[in-house]
Amino acid sequence: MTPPLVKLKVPGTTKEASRVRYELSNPKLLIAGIALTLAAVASVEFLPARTLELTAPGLANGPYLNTSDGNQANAAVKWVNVKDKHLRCHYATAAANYLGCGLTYVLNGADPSLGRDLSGFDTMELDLAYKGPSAFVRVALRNFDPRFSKAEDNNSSRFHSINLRPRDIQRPVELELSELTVPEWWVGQYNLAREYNRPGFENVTALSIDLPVVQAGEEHELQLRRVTLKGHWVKRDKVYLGILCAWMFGALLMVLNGWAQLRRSHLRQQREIDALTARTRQLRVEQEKLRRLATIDELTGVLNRRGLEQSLEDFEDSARGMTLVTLDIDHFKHINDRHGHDCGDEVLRRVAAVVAANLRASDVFGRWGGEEFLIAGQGTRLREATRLAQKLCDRIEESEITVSGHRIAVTASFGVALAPPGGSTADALKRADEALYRAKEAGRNRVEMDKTLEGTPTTI
Ligand SMILES: Nc1nc2c(ncn2[C@@H]2O[C@H](COP(=O)(O)OP(=O)(O)OP(=O)(O)O)[C@@H](O)[C@H]2O)c(=O)[nH]1
Repeated sequence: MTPPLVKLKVPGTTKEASRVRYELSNPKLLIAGIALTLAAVASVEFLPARTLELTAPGLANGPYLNTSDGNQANAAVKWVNVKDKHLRCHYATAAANYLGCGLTYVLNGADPSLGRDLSGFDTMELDLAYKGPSAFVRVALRNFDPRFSKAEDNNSSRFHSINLRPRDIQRPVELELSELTVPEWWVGQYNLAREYNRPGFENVTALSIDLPVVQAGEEHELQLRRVTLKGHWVKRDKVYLGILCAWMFGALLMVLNGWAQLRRSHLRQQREIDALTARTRQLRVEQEKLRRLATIDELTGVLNRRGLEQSLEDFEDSARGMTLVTLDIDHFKHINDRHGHDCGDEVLRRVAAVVAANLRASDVFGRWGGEEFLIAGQGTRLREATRLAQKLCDRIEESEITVSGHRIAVTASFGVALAPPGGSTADALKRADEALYRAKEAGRNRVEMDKTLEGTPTTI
């Protein structure tokens, strides 16, 4: 039975393979990614800024006056208007070695070590007013760092400051928080490891606006109208890092997905190739079977007429010519009639087996039709051909063919002819047949040569 045809796909042209290629180079995905990236970058600009009014009630305690004489009742530093955060500073005498004045907001509550995290802000907008001879107004933030700051020592909270000239603050000014630096006097005072002296605003406990160096007799007026911190809800660098991570993650996903699809496609194609290979193998086996069926006689297992004709064609091409021996079982009809057709078949098989067993490997042997067989040998050695025919004649006669318990006497007649190189095989076959006919005529169970060879010594 012919096996069912399997549906075969040609590797490399399957839909899967083209889909993998499409997804790996899908421009829509790329365009969507770029659009999302641009949207994310733009959103950083358009997101509402984060602001913090540092002196807002409830957020900070104060303002408190800064004075060098430790006595706020002496009126050297006093409020012009506390609500407006407006102070006046006038030391009549040098009340201390160092004179300064200003105001402070305290950002921690009951716990002095707990300040406010201002690290998310980028800028500080200051609206100050100053009148007086001071060369600068100092803006400072203190940051409590538990690694070295002590609650009992306010000064141990790291100091960050910037000195602003009076003309710089004539109108509201916006500072980068990074402009505030840790001054040398603070670094020198605490003598800490270098990494502790870096600016940091994670835990800010106080804001002060002051005039750090004033002289006795001078008149100063300082007002803090507003101090606002500004920043972004999402830090720009974090957005960019997020975008980069998203792209890398997306690329990784695409690569993994593409790899998985390629692998699936590869496995599918491998299965298709395996099926194709198995099918090809199966077809070869079937082809061989068909070839055998086409050239082999089913009953005897030797070549059939078609197989013989093909072999004779090969011999015809040979420059050596060939010998032809025809063989016909004697009185085969009688065997059939007497013992039955099946018995006749068995006799055909046995005779074929006897002949095949006595041939050279180079000889070609087959059933020409009915009870007639043909043997072809390369070369035109007449002596060998007649000796072979005689030997086969004897072997068949000697063979004890017993079928279903009946011993059947079987003999055969032989005709021998030569087909010289370049000669006609059909003619040689005809002459072999004529010789066979004469063997039958002469009483059967014998070998006759082609008449044209009469007189030719069988020793050649
Ligand atoms: N059992 C069997 N018989 C076959 C087969 N092919 C041909 N025959 C029979 O072989 C017989 C050949 O008979 P004939 O041509 O008269 O020849 P014969 O009886 O051998 O007589 P001679 O050749 O003159 O000796 C016929 O009866 C065919 O039916 C076959 O494949 N099997």
